[in-house]
Amino acid sequence: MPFIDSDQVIEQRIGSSIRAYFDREGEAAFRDLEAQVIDEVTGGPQAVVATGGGAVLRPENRACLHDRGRVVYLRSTPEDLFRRLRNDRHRPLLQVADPLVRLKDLYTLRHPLYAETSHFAIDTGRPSVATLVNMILMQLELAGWVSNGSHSGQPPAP
Ligand SMILES: Nc1ncnc2c1ncn2[C@@H]1O[C@H](COP(=O)(O)OP(=O)(O)O)[C@@H](O)[C@H]1O
Ligand SMILES: O=C(O)C1=C[C@@H](OP(=O)(O)O)[C@@H](O)[C@H](O)C1
Repeated sequence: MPFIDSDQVIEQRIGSSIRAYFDREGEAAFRDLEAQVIDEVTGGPQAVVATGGGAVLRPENRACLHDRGRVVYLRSTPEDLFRRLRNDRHRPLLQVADPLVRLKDLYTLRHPLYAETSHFAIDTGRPSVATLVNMILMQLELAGWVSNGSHSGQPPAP
């Protein structure tokens, strides 16, 4: 199944980085474009879609994601995100004097929106990425959304 990173689609469309676009056009213009792309990718052929973290802010985006797909909330604490992103220069909302405070504020605002939009949540704190992938696949299987054994991580049997 194809994988789509909706922020990459946006960057291809604007021909620059999202950070530069934020600086040039402002956040509202970015959110308009983001909504357009989320509508397109959730209305197109079946795919695994990764959105930007702010995709849940608009109610129409939440509806597209929830009603057209199966949404997994990869939950992280502000502290974990701070550890992972302390040297990041690409995320416009984190280019502030105190990114941890910003991350805490974003978490408070967005956690309920992620919970509302998602069909299930996975805590991403300790497990390895490979373990997280298996946990997600198990949840999808339990819900009957993928068939058992279709993802063993091994090549298909001859
Ligand atoms: N489960 C995880 N455990 C450890 N590091 C992680 C995990 N998930 C993401 N990261 C790291 O955090 C950073 C941001 O991850 P990324 O996938 O780019 O986030 P997003 O696309 O959601 O903004 C990357 O350096 C990535 O390697
Ligand atoms: O949280 C946000 O509002 C944003 C997160 C970014 O994506 P990531 O979640 O991949 O950082 C990107 O969409 C944009 O910078 C806005």
